Amino acid sequence: MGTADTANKDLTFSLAEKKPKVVFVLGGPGSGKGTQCAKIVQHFGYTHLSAGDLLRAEKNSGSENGIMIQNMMNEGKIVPSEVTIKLLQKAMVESGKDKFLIDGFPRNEENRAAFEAVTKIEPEFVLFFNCPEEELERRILNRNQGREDDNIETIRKRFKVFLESSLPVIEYYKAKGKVQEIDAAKPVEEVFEAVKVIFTPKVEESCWCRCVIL
Ligand SMILES: Nc1ncnc2c1ncn2[C@@H]1O[C@H](COP(=O)(O)OP(=O)(O)OP(=O)(O)O)[C@@H](O)[C@H]1O
Ligand SMILES: Nc1ccn([C@@H]2O[C@H](COP(=O)(O)O)[C@@H](O)[C@H]2O)c(=O)n1
Ligand SMILES: [Mg+2]
Repeated sequence: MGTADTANKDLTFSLAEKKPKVVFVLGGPGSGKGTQCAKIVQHFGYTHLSAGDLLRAEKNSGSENGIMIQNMMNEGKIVPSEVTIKLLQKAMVESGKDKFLIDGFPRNEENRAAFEAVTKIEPEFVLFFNCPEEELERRILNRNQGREDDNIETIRKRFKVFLESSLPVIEYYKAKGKVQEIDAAKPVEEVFEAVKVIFTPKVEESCWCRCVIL
């Protein structure tokens, strides 16, 4: 067996041992996934892993997959799962943490099925930031973070991929009762109010009743 295979097995084994909690954070490009994840990290102690950020870092590291990742991103296409899952596994293990927001993943059925098969991790739930396309386009064109894919031609391609490949994944999790949908067209703080409700631990009903009676 090659050393790369052994390293992947080690990653998978380390993760399986930890049984981490995972929340998938999905939504169209520019829906505010990164913005809201930063706030969730501050308030609820999760570790944020953005699949897009990990792929950008891998591309910039001069790795053998760099050119392929760059080409896929410029076309708004989804990088093969094998590459993205390895980056996610490595980041999870190296963080030493056990509660993760995985932002922008799974982006298609291949991502979803491969992650489940390799890691055996089932998400606690899926946070879906729903926002109309005109607003998404406005936000991305104003983002100014120097992202090469934030140009109108690539943005349109990313929207198409979202509708054709990513929405079916959200539907898959909806059918399993795992989707927490949020109106992401509102201002940042209003969106976060809705997010907080989802992450704030619920007080057991029986406990609440006892407290009221006492
Ligand atoms: N609720 C909001 N109202 C207005 N602007 C917002 C809101 N949330 C985020 N933004 C802004 O919109 C832009 C996109 O937000 P962000 O980068 O968080 O989106 P994203 O979902 O991570 O996008 P991508 O999928 O392209 O990485 C940023 O400039 C951000 O400041
Ligand atoms: N699971 C994923 C996530 C992202 N990509 C590629 O990265 C681009 C940017 O992603 P953001 O979440 O930062 O917007 C995206 O358009 C894809 O090209 C991917 O391949 N797989
Ligand atoms: Mg983002």
